[in-house]
Amino acid sequence: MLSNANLDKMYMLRRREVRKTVGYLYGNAGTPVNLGEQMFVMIMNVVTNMLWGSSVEGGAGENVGAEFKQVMSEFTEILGLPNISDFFPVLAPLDLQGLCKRMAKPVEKLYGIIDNMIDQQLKVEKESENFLQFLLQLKDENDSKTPLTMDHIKALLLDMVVGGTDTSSNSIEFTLAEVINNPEVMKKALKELDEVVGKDNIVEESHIHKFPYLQAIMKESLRLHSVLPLLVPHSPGEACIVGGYAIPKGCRVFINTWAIHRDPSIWENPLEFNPDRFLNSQCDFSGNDFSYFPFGSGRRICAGIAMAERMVLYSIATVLHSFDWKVLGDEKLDLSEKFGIVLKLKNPLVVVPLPRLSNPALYRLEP
Ligand code: HEM
Repeated sequence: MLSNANLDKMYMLRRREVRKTVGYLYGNAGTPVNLGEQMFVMIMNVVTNMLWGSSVEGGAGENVGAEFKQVMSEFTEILGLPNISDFFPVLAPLDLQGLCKRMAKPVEKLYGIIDNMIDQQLKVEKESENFLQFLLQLKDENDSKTPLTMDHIKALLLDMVVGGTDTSSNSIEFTLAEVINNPEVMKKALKELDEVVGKDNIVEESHIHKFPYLQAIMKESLRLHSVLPLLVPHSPGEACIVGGYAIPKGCRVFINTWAIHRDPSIWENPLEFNPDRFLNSQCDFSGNDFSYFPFGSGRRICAGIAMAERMVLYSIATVLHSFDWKVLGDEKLDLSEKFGIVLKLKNPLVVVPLPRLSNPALYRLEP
């Protein structure tokens, strides 16, 4: 599902959601919008459409997206809290901090949505092509040594929704906030967009490989604001020694990329947002360089890098190209971070869109 060939086939789906968001922002031109929330709803609809062929908003519009964002925030916040049972597993049944009890509510809500989607898919024609249909077929064929159960399918879908949505939308939110706060960076980004796309045209995903400066912006944003600051917990299958430290088999290992990406012995002026450092640099997302690996490394590296690259670049390019952004009041945006398993902006990105393209028709869903 996440290969480049499949992503190419599903471009129209991403395009539709991006154009829908542009339409929404255009409809709210001149008034403050919660841009992070809009980015979340857009990514959420792309991911859920890919997984099971329909969006979460159904007929209810943005409220469902906002509610879903809230449930997912609660889920990832509890997931990232230190749990004493991880250090003393014998205490786990006592749930001393009440984390399992608290987690039950968001899990029930998320599984409720997934159950609903599975029920709908079981009723439709088997020929339709989405990830859920593929998993349901695999479950029915049942010819593997480790059969796929409905619980596996639900867990896999939840993993993809959580892994793909909050990460991508928070990356986009941090990136846009940094660019809006840095007029020099904004100027260079707009110059690139206007040269490649022009003001009487709209951004397409096929443009993104012609945006070296926007690519550098994305890399710099993921350096300064690692959205999974401790990656996901790892656990070695064998005892090993790393950098002189003994790591026992089965222990919980967190890799602090947030600190590595701000290490002054590696990065010059590490707290400065400076995309230029990535221009003409060999740094990429492959995870082979242990001074920069926002998508992790090795066998458990992010499965969605190709999709994340497309979605983040296509979204920031479209949002910056289509609108000028006015900050409320005279002050700069507050970019303080809220730490958790997923890193977020402490205060939501609320800004005012002002159309900058030559023709209002370019803001319609299908220009
Ligand atoms: C900017 C966006 C994203 C970032 C920064 C990101 C980052 C990461 C990181 C750091 C990991 C853990 C790697 C490790 O521990 O070594 C991960 C895992 C994962 N990501 Fe992403 N991700 C993003 C978007 C996506 C998208 C769009 C999808 C799919 C729709 C996705 C699916 C996954 C999956 C399935 C895993 C688990 C892989 C495994 O354990 O085998 N991610 N991601």
